[in-house]
Parts: sequence; C-alpha cells; structure tokens
Amino acid sequence: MFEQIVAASKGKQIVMFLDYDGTLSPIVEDPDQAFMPKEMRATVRDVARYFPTAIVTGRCRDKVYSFVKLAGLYYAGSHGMDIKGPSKSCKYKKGNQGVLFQAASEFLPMIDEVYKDLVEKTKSIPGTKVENNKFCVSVHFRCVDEKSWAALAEQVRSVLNHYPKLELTQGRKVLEIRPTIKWDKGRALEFLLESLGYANSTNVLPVYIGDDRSDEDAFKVLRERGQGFGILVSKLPKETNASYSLQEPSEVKEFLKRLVDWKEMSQRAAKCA
Ligand SMILES: O=P(O)(O)OC[C@H]1O[C@H](O[C@H]2O[C@H](CO)[C@@H](O)[C@H](O)[C@H]2O)[C@H](O)[C@@H](O)[C@@H]1O
Repeated sequence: MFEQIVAASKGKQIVMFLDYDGTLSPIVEDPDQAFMPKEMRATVRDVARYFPTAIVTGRCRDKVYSFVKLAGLYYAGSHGMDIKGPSKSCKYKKGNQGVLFQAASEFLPMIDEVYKDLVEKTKSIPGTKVENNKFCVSVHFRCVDEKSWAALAEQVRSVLNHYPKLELTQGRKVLEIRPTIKWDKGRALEFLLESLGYANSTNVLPVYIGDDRSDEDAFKVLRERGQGFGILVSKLPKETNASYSLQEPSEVKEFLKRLVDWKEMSQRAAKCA
C-alpha cells in the first residue's frame, strides 16, 4: 500500500484527512478519556509540516481540538458540519482562516433541546452516555448491558419522532443523531480540497484514513472522483469503499511516520541533486 501511494503521489500534493476515534486514538469505554497518545501527536505534527492535514470527526470541534492540541491543522467537527482552518501560521493557509464553514447553524437550538430530551429519556438505562457534539448528538451504548440495547434504541427513536428534521445513524456502539442535511464527511473533504485551492485539480492526492461508517462517505467521494485513496482502519474484513486497510491506530502511526520519513528523504535528495 505505502509504495502504491507514494508512486501515485508523483508530481502531486498529498493532502491528509484523519478521522479521530479509532484512527488516531484507540477506542476506549469512556469517550471523555479518548486521549491521543503522545507519539501519535508528534507524528501528526510532523505530517502537517509536509502535507496539508485535516482532522475530520463526529466529535464537537472544540472537544477534538482539546485532544489533538495541534494548531497547524484544519478541523472538521460534527461529521464535517463545523470546519475551521489552522489557528497558527501555516504555509497552506490562505489569510486568516478562522471558521470556514458551518453547515447547520440553524440546528443549534434543536440539537441542544434533543440533547436534553435524550439525557432525560435514557437516564434509567445504566451505562448510557449522551454526548453533545454541537451540531449532532451521540448516544453511547458501549457500557450498556446488551439486553438493554433494544430498549435504548427504542427510547432514542421515541424522542426522534418529535424531530423530523433529525436523523439517526449508527457508529461503533454509538447512535448518532444529526440534521437531515446533505452534508457529511465526504462533503467536508470536498470543501477542504476546494478551500486549499484543489477544487478541480489533478495535482492533488487526497488520502483519508478512518475506521467508522461515517468515514465511508469520504471513501466514496474519493472513489467517485477517481482520485486519492481511502484507508479503512479495521481488524476485521468489511465491505468498504476504501482502497486499503490498516488494523489499528498503532499501524496508522507507523504508516504516517513512513510517509514523513519518505518526504524528508526525498526533499534531502532534491537539495543534493
Ligand atoms: O468520527 P469519529 O471521530 O470516529 O467519531 C465517531 C464517534 O467517536 C466517539 O465515539 C467512539 O469512540 C469512543 C472513545 O473511544 C468510544 O467510547 C465509542 O464507543 C465510539 O463510538 C465519539 O465519542 C462520538 O461522539 C463520535 O460520534
């Protein structure tokens, strides 16, 4: 896989898109404890030195920033509905990037309301955790007894019946509630490529690494564009639109390190030539 990606990048700018949970940080029981290992942070910092890099996540943007803590990156939170450019000087950044795009601002009051309703409705089911991700809400059932999963899903659906403008999708032991707008991680990827000046460019090679169903929207965009590569992080074989796979975050780190080493070496070689 590494060799193919490097070969395909000849004469092109690699742009890196990285999902957070299950990709940069191992899955843990408590979503508030999903810290990014130090070595991964250092690796992502190096990646961003050589390639425009974006974190694309279902999390609230501020929350994921509190885990990643790197200023030179793009952050697309709430499944890409909340996009911000690098906060420190960056060679790819055009002017003061600030908030670049918020796809669902009018949904904020509704999301706050549904969050409160879900907390109230699910509090009787032990282990449930409801997370407010600003433009979407996650209802976690990783710590819920399997016997109660159906009851929990039923409670969530009963709340959502009052919100026809919100929809339900499922991730890794999590029910995700989001606005029914035509926006997802795939659209966010396209938006970011455009913001970086690569809208219809053939001189770009986007690489998207992710582990969950919502990442499939981005893999699909890459496949349809016939451009770049999706890399699925999974221990098990799965139906996917990704081109390649890695088993776990530690393999993601090794792949990213290799990419940085290769870039450093080729820049050194170019200087000596
Ligand atoms: O797009 P992502 O960055 O992958 O976000 C998807 C969900 O990730 C988080 O939940 C997942 O990771 C948790 C921590 O390891 C784990 O406890 C949970 O079971 C996983 O589903 C995040 O907390 C959710 O809000 C995101 O929707």
